[in-house]
Amino acid sequence: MKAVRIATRQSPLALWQARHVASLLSQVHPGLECTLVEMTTAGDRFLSAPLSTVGGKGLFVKEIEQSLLDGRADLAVHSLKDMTSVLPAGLLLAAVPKREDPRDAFCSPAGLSLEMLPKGARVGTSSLRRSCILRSRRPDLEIISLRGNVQTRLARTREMGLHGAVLAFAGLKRLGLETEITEVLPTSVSLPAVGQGVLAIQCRTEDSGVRGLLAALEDDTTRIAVTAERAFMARLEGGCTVPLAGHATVEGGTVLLRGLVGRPDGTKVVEGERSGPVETALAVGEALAEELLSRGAAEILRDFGRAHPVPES
Ligand SMILES: NCc1[nH]cc(CCC(=O)O)c1CC(=O)O
Repeated sequence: MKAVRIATRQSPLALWQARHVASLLSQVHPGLECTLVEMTTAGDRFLSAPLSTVGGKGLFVKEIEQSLLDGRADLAVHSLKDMTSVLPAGLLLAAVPKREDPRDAFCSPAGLSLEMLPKGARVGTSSLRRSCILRSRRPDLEIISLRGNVQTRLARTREMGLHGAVLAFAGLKRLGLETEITEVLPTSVSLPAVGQGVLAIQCRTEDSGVRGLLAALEDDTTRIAVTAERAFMARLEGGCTVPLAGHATVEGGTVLLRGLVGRPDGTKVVEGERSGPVETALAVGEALAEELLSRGAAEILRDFGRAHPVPES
């Protein structure tokens, strides 16, 4: 193959990620020509529209996936965090490059850390997971809905005079906005979303030419971690309607997965961890999901599942 068309959203972060993959591909396949096919998704339109009942994960990926199925593009770059656990027939998660820092970051215009926040402080996020985790630790905090791309959210945080906002470290770093971070939140404080910090490169299952090119970008450790995380999410489906966190690390042939399901207001959180040989990553994810379901997550899903169709971020 001499050329590939890469489908991407048009947000600054999505464009950075698509260009990054283009640059990785040209490094490992000198002479390969990469062009971007820029698209607007329902998720992008939704960001500027009033909150409606449209919703869920997949909002940012559906049109892009369709462009692959239609043959308008050869591969697509997504944030894995934005992808549903089931991919459309005919498409494949062909490669996951090495993960960027998966942690959440607190950005406070006043330079405050989470600990320093005064009682009743106003913190921006539109993620159910982040709201739940923040409220479970600090029930006094007022969570302010914050939508839009990374730069918009930072600007709104200042304009609205919020004490701070929680965003993904990976997105801030890719955009050169680390200087906005006042505190990187340890995973023990804010357990990341499934797939956070990971780029997902997707192509048609039957396209062996593109699959061959993408194989060089695959990172085995990242694949093991996301296999466990996504198996956990798949069993609990509704990662977009119920606060859900899942984060796996790999060390010396063992994968360790930590997971959390909670009520949106943080009044209940069910958490746990499981580990096993890396070959059993899928089973580790499923087993942790079963355990959390039996310890109270089933009730949370029953009470809140699909009732609050807000995209996770
Ligand atoms: N939901 C939007 C989104 N999807 C992926 C990232 C960050 C990059 C990543 O996790 O790889 C973000 C921004 C954020 O949550 O602050």
